Amino acid sequence: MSYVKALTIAGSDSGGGAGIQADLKTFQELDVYGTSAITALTAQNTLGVQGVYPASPEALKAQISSVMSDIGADAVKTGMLFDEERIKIVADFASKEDFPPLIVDPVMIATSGDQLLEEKAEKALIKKLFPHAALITPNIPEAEALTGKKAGTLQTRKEIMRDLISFGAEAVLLKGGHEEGTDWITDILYDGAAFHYYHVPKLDTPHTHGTGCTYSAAITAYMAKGKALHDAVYSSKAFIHLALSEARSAGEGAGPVYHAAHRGENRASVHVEVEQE
Ligand SMILES: Nc1ncnc2c1ncn2[C@@H]1O[C@H](COP(=O)(O)OP(=O)(O)OP(=O)(O)O)[C@@H](O)[C@H]1O
Ligand SMILES: Cc1ncc(COP(=O)(O)O)c(N)n1
Repeated sequence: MSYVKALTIAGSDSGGGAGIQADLKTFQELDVYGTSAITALTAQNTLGVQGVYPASPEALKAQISSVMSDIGADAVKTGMLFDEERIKIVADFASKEDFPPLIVDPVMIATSGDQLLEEKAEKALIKKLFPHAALITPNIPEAEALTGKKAGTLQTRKEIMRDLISFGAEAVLLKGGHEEGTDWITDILYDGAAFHYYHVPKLDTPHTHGTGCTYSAAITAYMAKGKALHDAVYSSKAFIHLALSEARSAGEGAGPVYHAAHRGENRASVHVEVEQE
């Protein structure tokens, strides 16, 4: 018998709430064997990012080679990629025919406001990596930066998602966590054929560190286990909502989500609607 396996290619968060650490915790919680390739070390805590120390291109290549040539992966995710050179390295691996399904979380700016991807690398993300992705998972500011459009209304959100798909990814999940002035939060999944809406009540918590990383890691884990994209997103939405609803403080700033929340009795309820294109 062998493990179900997932690889994360991302930055390390010394504070343990986001990046590689959030991804590996999530994989473990969902009973998936996690491996990692570190793109950059960050000196980070709940208050912000105090330093970024990129891994050398050789070190990044070697980590991915070591994992893929022996252990392999049933699904792969990317998080903080830092710059164009590192994006190209990942894209070279992802372009191989037998590369597993790839989930790209286009991490650009941390909750704390710190820059995790050089601005000039956004084009490389679009051109080199998106064409290999089974799913990309931008939040609203990232989707706006990538398309140059404002996501003010539902119509403009749909337009943005169509634009993002046209860059070559099979599907896009637009996360609504940054929505202001609403009691409900809606994430929208678009696969070129239909829009799937996932509605949840907005949680009033300052402890949102690592939500995006944990969510995309959960999707990766469920896809590694063989779930279809829509099921993987639905299960992951329930996982992140519960983890966020039980998030606690760990330091002076935005605390991390509680990855183990699903072990308890509580369950999240997610309301789903589907609209054909
Ligand atoms: N206050 C909230 N209440 C309910 N769900 C939330 C809240 N904030 C974020 N989420 C959910 O958390 C997930 C991550 O969304 P978000 O838009 O915050 O992504 P992100 O900005 O990439 O995350 P991060 O904060 O890690 O950078 C989404 O499913 C989103 O709907
Ligand atoms: C290494 C790393 N990767 C990703 C994030 C984004 O997570 P968040 O927006 O929750 O800070 C982060 N802060 N650090």
